[in-house]
Amino acid sequence: MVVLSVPAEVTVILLDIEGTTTPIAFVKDTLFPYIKENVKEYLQTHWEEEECQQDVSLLRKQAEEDAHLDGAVPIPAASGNGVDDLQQMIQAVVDNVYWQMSHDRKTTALKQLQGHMWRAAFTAGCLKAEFFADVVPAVRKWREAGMKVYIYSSGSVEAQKLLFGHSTEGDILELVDGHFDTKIGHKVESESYRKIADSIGCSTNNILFLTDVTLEASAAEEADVHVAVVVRPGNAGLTDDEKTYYNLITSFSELYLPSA
Ligand SMILES: CSCCC(=O)C(=O)COP(=O)(O)O
Ligand SMILES: [Mg+2]
Repeated sequence: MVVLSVPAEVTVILLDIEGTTTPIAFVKDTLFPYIKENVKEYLQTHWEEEECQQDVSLLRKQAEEDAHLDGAVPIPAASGNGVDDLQQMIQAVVDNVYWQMSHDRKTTALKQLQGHMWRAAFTAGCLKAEFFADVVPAVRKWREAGMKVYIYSSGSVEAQKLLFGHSTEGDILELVDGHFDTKIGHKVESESYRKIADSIGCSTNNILFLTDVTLEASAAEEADVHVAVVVRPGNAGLTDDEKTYYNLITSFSELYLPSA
């Protein structure tokens, strides 16, 4: 087995979710189809609620920023002209969500609505999040060795907590010391990793970030964060240069902590 030694200065392990702790297939074949199948009905049922209106406002603002993009779907402001107007607006939101999802956009607006929609499904027991078999035993071991474990995913913090709180391994939320999402910044921007270190109260070089996406690894590394790229079944392939340049692991059990 390949073993990757964790540098002694590392006290925090920062984990991506999709493609790192959790199969991409679970996100693409279970979580995302749930949104597509239910978004229209969800909007019709919850439209009058404050939370839903906030989600729509955020999506409208995002649609304005996206107006220059090919195929972008605008969301008109409410004119208050009755049922037809409402149905047109709901359809515009649905079309916008479909368009964003077709490009796998990681906007805060889309991720916030998705998190709110998954809440009902997870709490009713209709959805259970999948984790790779090595994840929970390794995280327990790291914590026993004194490491802090944080999550940084494009999925909203609320969605992250749903996944960890309702998993096939049971409620494993207690294994996580804290959560970050795109509200702190995008995962491909190095400033996000500096802000995460500030928020945790450590230096960036005290953090080891595990992700499947090399653009994220590169941004983290630019901020002086240690990185390893996680290679899992179903993940996007890496170029030969990426395979040579990055530390690669195929299982969390390949990380060796001198203190453990
Ligand atoms: C944690 S919520 C479900 C996954 C999701 O919506 C997503 O965008 C995951 O992105 P990641 O940054 O974890 O690769
Ligand atoms: Mg990922």
